[in-house]
Amino acid sequence: MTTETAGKYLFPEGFLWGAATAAYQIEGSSMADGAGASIWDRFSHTPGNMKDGDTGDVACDHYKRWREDIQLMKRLNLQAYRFSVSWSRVMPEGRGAINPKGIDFYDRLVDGLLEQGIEPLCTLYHWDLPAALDDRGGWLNPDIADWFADYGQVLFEKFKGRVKTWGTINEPWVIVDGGYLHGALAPGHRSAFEAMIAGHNVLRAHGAAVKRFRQVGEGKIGIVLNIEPKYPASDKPEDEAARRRAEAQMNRWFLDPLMGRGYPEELKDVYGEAYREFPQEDFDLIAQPTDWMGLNWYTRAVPENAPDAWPTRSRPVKQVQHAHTETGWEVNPPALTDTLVWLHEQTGGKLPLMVTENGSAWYDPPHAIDGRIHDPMRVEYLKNHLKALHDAIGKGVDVRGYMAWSLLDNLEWSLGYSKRFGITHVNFQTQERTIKDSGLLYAEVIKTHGGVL
Ligand SMILES: N=[N+]=NCCCCNC(=O)[C@@H]1[C@H]2[C@H](O)[C@@H](O)[C@H](O)[C@@H](CO)[C@@H]12
Repeated sequence: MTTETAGKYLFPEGFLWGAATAAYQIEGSSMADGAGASIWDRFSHTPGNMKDGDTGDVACDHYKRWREDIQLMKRLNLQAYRFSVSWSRVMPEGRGAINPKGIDFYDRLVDGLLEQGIEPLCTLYHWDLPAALDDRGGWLNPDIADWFADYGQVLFEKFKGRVKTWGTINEPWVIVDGGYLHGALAPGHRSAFEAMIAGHNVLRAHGAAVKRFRQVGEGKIGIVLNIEPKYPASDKPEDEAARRRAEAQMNRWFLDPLMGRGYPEELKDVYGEAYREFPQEDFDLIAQPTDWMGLNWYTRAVPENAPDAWPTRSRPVKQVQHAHTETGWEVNPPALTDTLVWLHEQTGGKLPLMVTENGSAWYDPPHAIDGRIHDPMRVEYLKNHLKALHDAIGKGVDVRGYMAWSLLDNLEWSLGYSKRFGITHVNFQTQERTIKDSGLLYAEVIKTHGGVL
């Protein structure tokens, strides 16, 4: 904070401050106590898929250290904690029998959070599909909509009155683009034909879960989308056309059907013969009204026309004038403001939004030095993106909360432990947690409602 900005970035009363994680990225013990395997157990144990051969077998050992991690959340002044449930821990086969020890873990976690005055925000699905369902076709099998709604019902009923804010699915685009189009993520398929079908079933499953929630659940339910705004590399018509294709394939593919608009026109151009039409009843199910929408936001892209680039025929142009994180993502806080204004417009200005993930990977040492982890780049990223978020609220966008990605350094999917996003450092040799300077700042932001920015 500087004297001229003192109090300029105060956030609205009731704004919810938290941090986010995902089951496979932090829990470890993924096969313990009767749990079934997930596609990430299989994918991470398949040679060649993971940087340095890393797996989620131990991760942050959160399955055992959850009490310690709740104390960490208290020290960070968190008001909320966004976590995901491992479907195959709760239902080892993905359908049918419930694993009592699996659901008990989340029961204890939720009660532990509530005892500390931390609001649990629960994501039903954050990429770790039960392997047994993948054996039945997984997201390619239309039956998955009912399997997912049945799984959701187990949690809606178990946590009724304790979990009040539910997310159905985390980032349909990454599930499909990573898992079925490019194969970089589990289950590692590479087919535009499969991607269209999987994407449609992910959306149908979301709709089926929302419908079931209205029958048996209590509280509020929504979906979590990653949106990466696209700015044309030049004012040439072919670059604007490329921008539109990239925007359709990442930002509109799932948003438009959820908003009752069906798939964006440009998707036919992007997927060609792989593009599929689907029955109207599916789109009615998909567009079930929801209570809120989560935005996961990291960066923007500046696409140019690239006829050889599959499938969007667009390629992002690196903006060398801006800083880039360890994951190669450009740092551009004003683009977050733009995205929130755009999403507010795209959702008709009626759907409360929440930034459900925002953060950055920078190099941190493997262990603390003098009990500290100085992470100045992450401090700057956090400060400037919270200011950008505040700017969006000032423009009339209804944003209810911010969940920092991530509470802990964790398994960054196929990049393993090589990329650290945490506001808390994890020494993966000792499992020691050390709150980084960025976490210390965040605790102050929460305490002062942004006044310290
Ligand atoms: N190129 N490029 N563009 C940026 C596109 C970002 C797509 N990846 C995400 O949003 C994932 C989300 C995930 O929920 C979490 O589980 C991941 O750990 C974080 C960090 O990776 C983010």
